[in-house]
Amino acid sequence: MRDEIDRGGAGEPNSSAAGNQQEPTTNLVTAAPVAATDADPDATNPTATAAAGSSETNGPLPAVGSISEGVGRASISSVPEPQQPVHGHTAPESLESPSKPIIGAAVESNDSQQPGASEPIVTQPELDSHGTRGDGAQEPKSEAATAPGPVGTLSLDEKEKSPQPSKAAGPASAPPGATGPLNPERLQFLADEISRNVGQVQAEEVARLRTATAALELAGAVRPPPDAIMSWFTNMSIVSAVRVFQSWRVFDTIPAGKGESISYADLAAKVDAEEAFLIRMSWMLSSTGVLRHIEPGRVAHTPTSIMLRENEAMGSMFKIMCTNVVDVSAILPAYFDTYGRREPLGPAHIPTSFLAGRPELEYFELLNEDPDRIKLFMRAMAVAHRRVPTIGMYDMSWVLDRADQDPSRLAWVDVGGGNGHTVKVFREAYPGLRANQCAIQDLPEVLDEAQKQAESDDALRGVSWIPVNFHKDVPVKGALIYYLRHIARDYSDPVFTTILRNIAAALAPDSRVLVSEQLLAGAPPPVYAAFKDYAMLSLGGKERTLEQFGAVAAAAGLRVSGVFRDQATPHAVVEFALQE
Ligand SMILES: C[S@@+](CC[C@H](N)C(=O)[O-])C[C@H]1O[C@@H](n2cnc3c(N)ncnc32)[C@H](O)[C@@H]1O
Repeated sequence: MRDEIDRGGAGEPNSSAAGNQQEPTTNLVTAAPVAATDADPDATNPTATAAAGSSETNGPLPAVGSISEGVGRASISSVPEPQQPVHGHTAPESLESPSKPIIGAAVESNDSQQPGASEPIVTQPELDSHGTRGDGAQEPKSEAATAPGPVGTLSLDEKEKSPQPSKAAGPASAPPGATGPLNPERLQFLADEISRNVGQVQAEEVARLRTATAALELAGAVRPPPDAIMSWFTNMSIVSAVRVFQSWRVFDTIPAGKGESISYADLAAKVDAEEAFLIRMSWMLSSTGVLRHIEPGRVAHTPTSIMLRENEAMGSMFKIMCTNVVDVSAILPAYFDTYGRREPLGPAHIPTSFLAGRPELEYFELLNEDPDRIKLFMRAMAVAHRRVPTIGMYDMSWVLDRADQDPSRLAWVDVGGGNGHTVKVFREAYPGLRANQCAIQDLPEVLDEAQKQAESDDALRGVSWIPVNFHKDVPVKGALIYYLRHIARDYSDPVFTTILRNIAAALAPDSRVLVSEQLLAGAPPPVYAAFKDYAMLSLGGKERTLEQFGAVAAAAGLRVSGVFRDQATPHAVVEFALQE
């Protein structure tokens, strides 16, 4: 939902910007065809799994004190018709057509558009009892719909009751008790939320998730403090047991077919573990609904555990989080003793590089030193990609119109676009966005791998792959949109300011920068938002409020020209333009 619209100010074509155009410092490389093979099972809410329980477990308890961004729209990333002007965004009448771009020109190629190739690949259709469609495929879910657990979250109900926000939406627009501290009003809200939805839980995925979220938060609120403190370690113990089982390949060894299970004896033999100890280790997971214990002496997958297999996107995300949250937590006190009690500035000398004993490296330099690790990261990104909305916020109509008017101009530059998965989503949602008007910029090491993966992907055939270091330069000038999704949060204010300044130098007067990120709102923010911000600390990054984005933009010579909020999550697209 767009809060603020400011499409003015494009003014005359900026002759100095045009005059500053330079030849790209890198060659544009046109992708060869390939197939998307990211076997990413769509995330199923582990909390919901735990809360829903299993008839064959011994009363699984929900993961204690787990967290959720709130239960909202169930399939944001699958919104089929984003062209609806739901956000009130209109193409600015006053925008000048840019001068003919010499640099930033679209690459000539045959643009074979094959929308419809985006059906998510589901690797275990037999385990589709949690929110999947009848054909076993699962609608991609927003993070709100798939994130685990409760506590301090925005709920769908809040969104439904809220008037459409006209300004920065925050707790002020929410019904009483929908967010904020766990005071009596909030407890009442949670109790009402459970009552409202409990009758529908079997029938409706969203109601089920909402109820589970509210129930867990309520339980957390009434838990006696010592129990609450111990519950933190319950979650840590789940993480610990999963780590061990991942390293023993337990999740890959348990059969994944519908109705299949394995005896502990067979499992122990296959993973070379002592049977009695394996059983004991598994209690931590079957008691919390991660695995399913079956009497007498068998174990089976749940929709949660199946995602923890090697090569699954969620399994990769789990490993990344183990390093960035669990391992980093062990060295944080020493880190702050070394660098001072202040926000890490980065991009180097951040907690993750300190942990690795390579403090002089940036996070992505660290990753890129190890090809396996970068693959792990790219797989994990597929989870992040699906758990937050990509399309459906920004009204693309003016971009498509303008791109159509000048087919030689680059329309879409995805800065830090990784393996092109976001460009793919946009191209499939907006077939008018031509491949030869799209460019994906990323580090050369990342693009090497990305281009290989994209070779047979119709949606990416014909796009440009442009190696860059965005800390130093953004070489393509004068494109319509410079899109940064999940880039800002990786960096501190000074570092992100430099990135934006480099982009600002590339802008034509009517160009826009789109930053697609969570917007922090409320103090304290909802717990999932707070968690994401805390997790970014390990990279020297941070989540930001709209005001903080405005400050960074101003320092980079830009201004916030629009805000487009997702209706169900704190995710938004913040639009920047050159300062007037
Ligand atoms: C968190 S990922 C986001 C990927 C993608 N935009 C998305 O939303 O899924 C950050 C991306 O920035 C890229 N990146 C990191 N440092 C970079 C740099 N100095 N120059 C260009 N790209 C960089 C990474 O390789 C990675 O693909």
